[in-house]
Amino acid sequence: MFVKKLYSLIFIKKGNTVLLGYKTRGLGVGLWNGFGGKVEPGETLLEGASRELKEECNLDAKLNHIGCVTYINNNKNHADVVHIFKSSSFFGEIVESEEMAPIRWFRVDNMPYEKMWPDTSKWLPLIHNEDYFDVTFNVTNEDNRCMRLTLYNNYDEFVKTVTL
Ligand SMILES: Nc1[nH]c(=O)nc2c1ncn2[C@H]1C[C@H](O)[C@@H](COP(=O)(O)OP(=O)(O)OP(=O)(O)O)O1
Repeated sequence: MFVKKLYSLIFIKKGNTVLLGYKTRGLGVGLWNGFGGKVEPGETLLEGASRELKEECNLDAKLNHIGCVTYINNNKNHADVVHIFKSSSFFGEIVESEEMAPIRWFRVDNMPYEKMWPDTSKWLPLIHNEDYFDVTFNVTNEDNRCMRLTLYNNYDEFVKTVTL
């Protein structure tokens, strides 16, 4: 059986900066990333994303679902599916959490790609466009090969495809 594990990943934008946290534990420990985590049973993607954002940096935000990054591992019959959200409309005070500290604004032209997941630089720039994106990596042989990148200019088409 092929198992899919769903995650959310949220990027908060302000002017020409993006908010990132330094992951202190678990998957991606020691790397900078947006906020997010596993979507829990009974939660929608948006509910999961909003919950993780609040838990990890204390912000509430109007989130836009703009991308989907899939990591396929054929050896394990497994795929991690990471749904990407962005927002420029957020509320509250940023508070570091046990899982994300420190939290910092990074300039768009100075993202810490060398201290992020190796695949991130291939798709993160797309969050600054108006298109929606669907990227698939084959991680079966640990080489993170990008198999496919599809851009959509229509939200309904994008969301239908990535939530199948
Ligand atoms: N290759 C990759 N590139 C990337 O940029 N982000 C990735 C990634 N693989 C996973 N992620 C993201 C998805 C998600 O936001 C985060 C991992 O989430 P976690 O495992 O920390 O989930 P939880 O916060 O639910 O964990 P716990 O609370 O520790 O159970 O890392």
